[in-house]
Amino acid sequence: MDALLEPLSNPTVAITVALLVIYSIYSRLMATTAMPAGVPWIGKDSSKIFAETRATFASFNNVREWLGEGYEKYSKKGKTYIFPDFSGKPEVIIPRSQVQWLLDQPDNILSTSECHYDALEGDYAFTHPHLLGDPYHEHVIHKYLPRRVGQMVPGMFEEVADSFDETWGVDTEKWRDIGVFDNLMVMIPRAVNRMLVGLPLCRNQDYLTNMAKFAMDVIAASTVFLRFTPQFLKPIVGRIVTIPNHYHYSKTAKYTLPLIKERLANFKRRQEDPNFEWEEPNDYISWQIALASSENRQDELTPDMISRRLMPLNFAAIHTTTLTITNCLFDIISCDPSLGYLEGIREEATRILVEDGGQWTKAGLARFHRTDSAIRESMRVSNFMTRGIMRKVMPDEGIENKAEGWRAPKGTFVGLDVHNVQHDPEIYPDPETYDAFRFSRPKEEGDHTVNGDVKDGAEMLKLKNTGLITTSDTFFPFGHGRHACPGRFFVSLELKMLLAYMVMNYEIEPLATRPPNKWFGQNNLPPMKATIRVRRREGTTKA
Ligand code: HEM
Repeated sequence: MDALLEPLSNPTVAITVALLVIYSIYSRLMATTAMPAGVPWIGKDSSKIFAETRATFASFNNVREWLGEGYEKYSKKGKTYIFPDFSGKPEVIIPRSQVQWLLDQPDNILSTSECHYDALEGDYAFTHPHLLGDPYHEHVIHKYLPRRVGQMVPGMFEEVADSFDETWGVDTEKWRDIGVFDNLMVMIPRAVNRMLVGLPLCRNQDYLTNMAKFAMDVIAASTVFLRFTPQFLKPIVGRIVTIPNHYHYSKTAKYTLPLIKERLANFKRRQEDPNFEWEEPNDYISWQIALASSENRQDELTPDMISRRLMPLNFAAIHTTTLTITNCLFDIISCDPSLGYLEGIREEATRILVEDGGQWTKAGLARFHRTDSAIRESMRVSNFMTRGIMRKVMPDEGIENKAEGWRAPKGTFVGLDVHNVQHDPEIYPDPETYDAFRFSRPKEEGDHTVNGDVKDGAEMLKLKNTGLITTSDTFFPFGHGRHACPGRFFVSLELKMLLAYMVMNYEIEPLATRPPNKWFGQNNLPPMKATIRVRRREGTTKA
């Protein structure tokens, strides 16, 4: 620390740093952002000096209250308002009635990727601006993951089962304390990387640890360091604060580069020699090579670029999934045991596995209605992202919303308060209660046959639309529209197996009260340090 501060003993350096700090504070205080004229703000008292800056800072601790106020005052009445986000970039919050208008806009008018680029400091945080500037990895995932995920089920199950056996144990006598979030941060990256890089790398702890550290580096760079750095200083500060990002990337590249080089060589050899016998692994690396080759994207066929693409994918996949399933576990085990949620999931899993001869398959998992509902309901009630379907306005002239008569300038962020939509009693009766089988109950009541032989097609479609992977204008944890998360097809299978394996193989001590979530800035985070007590069920271990 002393070494870091030593340069400040030089008066020239000290004065320069002091001037920069003063300038940063001054520019922050005087900040005003071009916003649609005539659209009301929440939390801003225009009669006060530095009104926008005060609202921006105050928003950090008032997100829940202000979103609630905005929802009642404006969103519910079909009106747009402006939310002064702590990032210093106020957001235009549209009502639910304008969601279709937003989704109908092409990407060159309202852009998802530009929004991610700004919010995640794409110039610096991912080691190369090209990664988020041209998100080819998203294109690959959209094209391949939904079609290929079914074949991955046995591999995913292997990762889930092994992770449980290793970390929750196989001792049927002793109870064990499990720190839920930390434990899931071990299980989830392993399953995700089975899909991205396959065996054996998905089990390499050094690789996984550096991947997780990289994700934390991105969060630190984008939400702390660069968020408050004036634009003109970013080229310097951006390079300095992302040194850990480059370091952790290089630690992962030590493993991924040789693997990718070998894979590229095998693809080439197969192309040149039709007799070359080689079973192409079904993972992201193969998908990118296959797609980039067919689209002649030579820039996406270098080992370096493929290896770097794994970073934003791990970033998109690991924390989102871990936060989701952490919430879900606490939601389920904090419910009154007499509601029978754990038993209900256990009965469903056991029954379907027997029907399917003990095989875990995509078709079988599609019949796990209760498990599916338990996860979806948790994503509804304990959503960690409070705003969603955020887009950036691209045209120089801004974008006009004719229905409401406002124009948002270029660069504005436009999105929806998903938290209050998902907690609206007119949409979800008793919205604050975690009702695990909220979505499966109607399916089971309307369909008494085990194999789903339902007569009324329209009714069935309505019921199907309440499955975990279905986004809608009342369920946004995976976004909605053409940029809805393509990873959800993987997540739904992975998390259903995880929950099912857990309840089939472990006893879990119920919690009398749900350890509370914490609103931190714009996120609603699950308890990170809370623990549960578990014990292996009798008769579930191999002799
Ligand atoms: C529970 C876990 C996850 C949640 C809650 C989640 C949520 C989201 C959300 C909200 C979006 C933005 C949609 C929008 O802007 O409208 C998104 C985009 C995306 N997610 Fe996920 N995600 C999860 C897991 C994953 C996984 C496992 C992957 C796999 C690699 C993944 C890959 C992506 C990609 C590539 C995009 C960008 C799609 C696009 O812009 O076209 N996600 N995700």
